Amino acid sequence: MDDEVHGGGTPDGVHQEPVVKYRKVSKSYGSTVVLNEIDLDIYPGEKVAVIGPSGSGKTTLARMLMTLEEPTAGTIEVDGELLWHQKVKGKLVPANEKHLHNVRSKIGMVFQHFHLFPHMTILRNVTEALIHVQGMSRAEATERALEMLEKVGLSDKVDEYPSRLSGGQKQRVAIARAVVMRPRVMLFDEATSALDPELVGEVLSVIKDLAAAGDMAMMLITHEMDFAGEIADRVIFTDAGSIVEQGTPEQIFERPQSPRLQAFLSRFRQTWFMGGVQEASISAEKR
Ligand SMILES: Nc1ncnc2c1ncn2[C@@H]1O[C@H](COP(=O)(O)OP(=O)(O)OP(=O)(O)O)[C@@H](O)[C@H]1O
Repeated sequence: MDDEVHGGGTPDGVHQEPVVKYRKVSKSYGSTVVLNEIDLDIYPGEKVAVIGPSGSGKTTLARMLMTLEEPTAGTIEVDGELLWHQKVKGKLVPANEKHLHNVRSKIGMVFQHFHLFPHMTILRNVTEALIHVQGMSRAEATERALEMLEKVGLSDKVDEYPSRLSGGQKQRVAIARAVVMRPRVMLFDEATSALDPELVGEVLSVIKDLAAAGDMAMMLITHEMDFAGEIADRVIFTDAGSIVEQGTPEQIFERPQSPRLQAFLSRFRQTWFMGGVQEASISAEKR
């Protein structure tokens, strides 16, 4: 982080241990440095939105927490446990599968594409991991899954197969499937980017409800600035592999400090405004 950073820290001022801790985390592909010595803490219940230009490293930051990419350097901890490493006789060694599996169970993930099991009903999509990963009885898993599917507004779809659902409904199943496991932290990686515009709202609204209800920490990679502003306790702006600035939504969107964030927001507002003008002229043409 550079000296432009402001904000961050424990949200309510009470001392708590972070549920997610990145320490000097770097990622390179060959000679290309994608992330550079990232330090980041996410506290229990905290909602952190990550924004930044395309290619700034947002997804890579999330994929390392999702255990899909290994950091080139640095450590990540979830709930006090190292993610990519484990300690053996006081020494840091690469984590074995069993250790990774244990830590992974603390992390829920929702991707741009839904990755549902096509041959299973919606209900079974949500119960499978409860039964086979958490060892729950089918009856108990079904009860918990039905409760969760009701929360995301899909009680009437439990016996359908994914192919019969809209993109927005599929994404709500994916959210239910992850949240039902009661993870310590939920990661949303551009959860609405693959959806038709008219379906984005229903998914964002489900995420907002979960955020308002839960003590679950959330990390949300998003291009939806309004959504980030509404949902996040803290917004992080990344650029060229670094956290350039972070703060409350008000600090980030209304009083951005660094020229890079100011330029990013002004580019974003221009595109948004142009989109609005185009939409207005299209509907005027239709009239
Ligand atoms: N497997 C890979 N091999 C080489 N380079 C990669 C790989 N994955 C990502 N990169 C590069 O890392 C950089 C950061 O990518 P990343 O997807 O994290 O950015 P992002 O901020 O999430 O972008 P977007 O908003 O477009 O999704 C990009 O320049 C990308 O080309």
